Amino acid sequence: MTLDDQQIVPEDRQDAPEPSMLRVRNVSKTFGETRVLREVSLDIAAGETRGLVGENGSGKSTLIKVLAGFYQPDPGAEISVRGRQVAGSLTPLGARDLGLTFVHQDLALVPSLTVSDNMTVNALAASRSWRVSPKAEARSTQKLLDEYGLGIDARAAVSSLTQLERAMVAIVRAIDGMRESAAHGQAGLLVLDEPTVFLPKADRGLLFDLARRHTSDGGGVLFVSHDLEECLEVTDSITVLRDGRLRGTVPSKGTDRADIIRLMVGKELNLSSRRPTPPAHLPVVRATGLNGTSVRDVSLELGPGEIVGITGLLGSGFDELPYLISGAGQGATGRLAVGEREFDLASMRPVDGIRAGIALVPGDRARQGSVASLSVLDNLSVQALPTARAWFGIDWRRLRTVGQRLIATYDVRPQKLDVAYGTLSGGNQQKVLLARWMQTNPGVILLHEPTQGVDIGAREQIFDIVRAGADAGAAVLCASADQEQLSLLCDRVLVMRDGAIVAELLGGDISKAAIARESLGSARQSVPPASRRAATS
Ligand SMILES: Nc1ncnc2c1ncn2[C@@H]1O[C@H](COP(=O)(O)OP(=O)(O)OP(=O)(O)O)[C@@H](O)[C@H]1O
Repeated sequence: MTLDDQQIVPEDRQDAPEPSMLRVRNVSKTFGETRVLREVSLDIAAGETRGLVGENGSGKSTLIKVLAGFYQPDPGAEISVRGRQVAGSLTPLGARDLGLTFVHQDLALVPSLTVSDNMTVNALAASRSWRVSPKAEARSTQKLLDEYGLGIDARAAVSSLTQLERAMVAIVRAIDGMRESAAHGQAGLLVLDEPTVFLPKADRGLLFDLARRHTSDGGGVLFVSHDLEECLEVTDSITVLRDGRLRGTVPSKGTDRADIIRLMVGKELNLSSRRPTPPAHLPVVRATGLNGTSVRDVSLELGPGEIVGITGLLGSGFDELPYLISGAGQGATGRLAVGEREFDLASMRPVDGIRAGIALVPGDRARQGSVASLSVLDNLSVQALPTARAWFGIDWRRLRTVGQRLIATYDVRPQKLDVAYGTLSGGNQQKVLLARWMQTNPGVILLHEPTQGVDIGAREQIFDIVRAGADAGAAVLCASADQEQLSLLCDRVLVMRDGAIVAELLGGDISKAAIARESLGSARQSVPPASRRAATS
């Protein structure tokens, strides 16, 4: 079914019942000379779960930061929560007092503190009392966790929890922060800013159960996501931003992914299908007896032109492999052959990997892949510096010319070399990282969650970049928990459990369902060290 234009409701013309949970009118935001939000107006009703989607850089995070009081909107904006209008400038504390609570991607938990300390830290900061009883706090936190049936120990350190448990703690903390107002029939708006992005899909349902309890208490939820299927599944309606403008709000029921994409991108988007499997050749990478923190005695081979996915549940070790093979794995052991070069992982350094033609694009791009405060040009040029030496020093003119070409080829938005890398949206940061590495024509490309937090159009562009690298002869290893991504991108998918490779899917056998089945499947024998595909070459 396609979306009838009449179903798209421009928010400022919407007849929202007054007072709505959240009422936003005419919110614009300008950074320097760039206007990134333009006259956004929207209403969210009590009891409603609203999705917020848009391409990378469309302004979602900026809107959320305005609501959180981190950014002041341009003059002329009006924001009210349950009929209470923000007087003057909204501040983070003011936002909380109004009933706006946020759970961001990083969850904002302190890993070294206990669950109970994390749960109460905000309340303590706001409290005027000087008396704190850790025991009493732990008891009430435990009661709360038990009420939600989470099975988490309030005295456990957050660092000992799984990613899912941490996300649940962050959401329960947010809901609990609004409890007092909820008791007076004034439950607030819970803003979920992609807190599910690091979680396997199977686990995410539990988080949405928590959010649903909040809406059934009369609260509202605003859910920011790039996962359109999930968004359609868990929301009542979806608001679409494009180029900082609100393009409309559609009911989730009766709308499909293609409708949303059309609103997001402004045109039809041809979604890719898998490319033909490349012919088998001698492997570029041969890893034997790899051991790391979770990985135990893993061996694998990667052929030239081959895109291999590696996946599994959290803790299975799949996400450690790119780092082990790049020489960046701590305490790693095993042997690695890259073309003619051989390495003992115990003594291999990342620089050895770079010299052997290995490119690692890490998952945590904020901390491992880049320097946020440096410019896009600086971040792009790190790998090219050795080749840009001239008799007078670094040839920055040449680097600028190359950089300009790269941001145009990789469609980095905005196409400006001098802006701080940290101000780019998530998907554009990822494109800069890929551009940086691809300019070195690597023989081996190691990727960890290459499209996390990336919109559907940019995802296609990143797939094309990776495919072009493979077509040029590189061996690609893509570690990801995103089963759809693996099924679209990979020629071969290896599935890990308990630190070992337990299954291999090839060509037409690769599907989301098959990957899920193998990831969850009961304990089975490891597949032989060298892959079937490489073994036949
Ligand atoms: N502090 C800032 N200074 C200058 N420009 C900024 C700043 N913050 C954001 N921008 C720009 O505003 C635009 C919107 O960015 P925003 O982060 O809101 O997009 P987004 O929709 O959240 O993207 P993503 O899905 O990638 O997270 C981008 O072009 C970004 O480069």
